[in-house]
Amino acid sequence: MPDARTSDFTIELDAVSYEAGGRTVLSDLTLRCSSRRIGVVGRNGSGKSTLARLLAGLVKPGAGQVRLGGIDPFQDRRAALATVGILFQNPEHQIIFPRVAEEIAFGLRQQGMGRAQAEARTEAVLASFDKLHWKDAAVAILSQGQKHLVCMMAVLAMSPRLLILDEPYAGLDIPTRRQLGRYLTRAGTRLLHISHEPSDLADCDELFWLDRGRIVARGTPAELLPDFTAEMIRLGDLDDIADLAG
Ligand SMILES: Nc1ncnc2c1ncn2[C@@H]1O[C@H](COP(=O)(O)OP(=O)(O)OP(=O)(O)O)[C@@H](O)[C@H]1O
Repeated sequence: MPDARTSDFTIELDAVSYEAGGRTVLSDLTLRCSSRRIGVVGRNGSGKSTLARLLAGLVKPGAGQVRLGGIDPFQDRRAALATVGILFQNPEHQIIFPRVAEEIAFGLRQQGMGRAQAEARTEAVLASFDKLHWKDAAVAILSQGQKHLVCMMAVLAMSPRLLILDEPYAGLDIPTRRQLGRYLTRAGTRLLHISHEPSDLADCDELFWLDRGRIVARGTPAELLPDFTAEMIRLGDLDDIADLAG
């Protein structure tokens, strides 16, 4: 049976461009995609995080239009809070509050939930992850993997229709990655996973390859990942690290 939170949901980009620091970071991106597990692959600096921030409505496109499930995530912030969540590579960039429960309740309060209801929902989410005992824990003493889990619980508590993963597994060990991956699978949320690591994206239904701010290919992991990997190895064999500064 289709999940009511995720069915009939389309990501639409129409001629989206973005400039920063005097250079074009994303250039004329146009796509429509309704797949449940979408991957965006690209090398360092190709514009992946910028695309994630545009989709999450955290930045405004310089030109063109972004729509998620029919809403403009930058213009309609209230609708965006119910529509899209994002997990960043570094949980320190996400966590604001010193205690776990405060962090989870914050997003719910932002969504307009009353204090008592937000507290009850926070406890329910912690319990569903078997982490009710973390309620008053200080975030600062948690490990990196545990901080990632706090972010994940905080985002999933808000029941977004789309969850964007901006390389959240970088720097985590294999057991922690697998455990967080299992939590996400269990949550059943529609995902857009951004990574430069092909193995992160092998389970996606559909992939987009971003290169220098443009989509250069679209297809299944089986269609794209061998070519992507071969191209990354080819580039790695060239002395083009100066490209990182360009
Ligand atoms: N606000 C900004 N000001 C100046 N340059 C920016 C800004 N935002 C992004 N850029 C530049 O745009 C390019 C793409 O950045 P982005 O972080 O989106 O790439 P990425 O594919 O996520 O890279 P990585 O995999 O290394 O995280 C980079 O060269 C970056 O320096």
